Amino acid sequence: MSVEMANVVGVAMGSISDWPTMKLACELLEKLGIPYEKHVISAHRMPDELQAFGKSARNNGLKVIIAGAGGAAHLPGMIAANTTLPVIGVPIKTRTLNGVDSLLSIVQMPFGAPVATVSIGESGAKNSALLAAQILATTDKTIEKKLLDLKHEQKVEAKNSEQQFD
Ligand SMILES: Nc1c(C(=O)O)ncn1[C@@H]1O[C@H](COP(=O)(O)O)[C@@H](O)[C@H]1O
Repeated sequence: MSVEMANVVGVAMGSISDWPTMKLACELLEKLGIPYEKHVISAHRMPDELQAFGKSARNNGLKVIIAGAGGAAHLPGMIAANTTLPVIGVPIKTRTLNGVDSLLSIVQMPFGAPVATVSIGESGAKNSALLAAQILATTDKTIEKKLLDLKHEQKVEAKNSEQQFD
């Protein structure tokens, strides 16, 4: 009989149009064996649902929240305003301003509601999963082992890349 593990990471995004980026965070969480749940929630379009999500997140067993949004990206900050869980913000790359708009609106939080902000776009999304894993690994040896394995994998790949020199 397999025992289902409870979701410990909540991945929120402002729109389904953010999914191609946020999917990379989810794939990495899967690779690290971290149970997560994903939601489309918008501070602008679904303010009541957003508040309910933030307020219930801890009681629902989540330990870290990853929130990706683009443009006037209020979602990560508004989740942070409604929870004491760590919130990692992913600035989605935008067509008009290349995601600088997303980055600045996520990173410039006032004192009291911090959002740990990663870089714009795909690398940022992947790093958000790593950062969530690292937070969980402070009290979880299994995740720590998976992170060490991943670092080793990256080192081997980087070393082998030397063979691509002419
Ligand atoms: N930044 C936010 C929020 C929010 O912060 O609450 N809600 C949606 N959005 C963003 O709007 C962009 C365009 O969304 P649509 O593609 O649905 O028009 C997305 O990148 C989304 O994250």
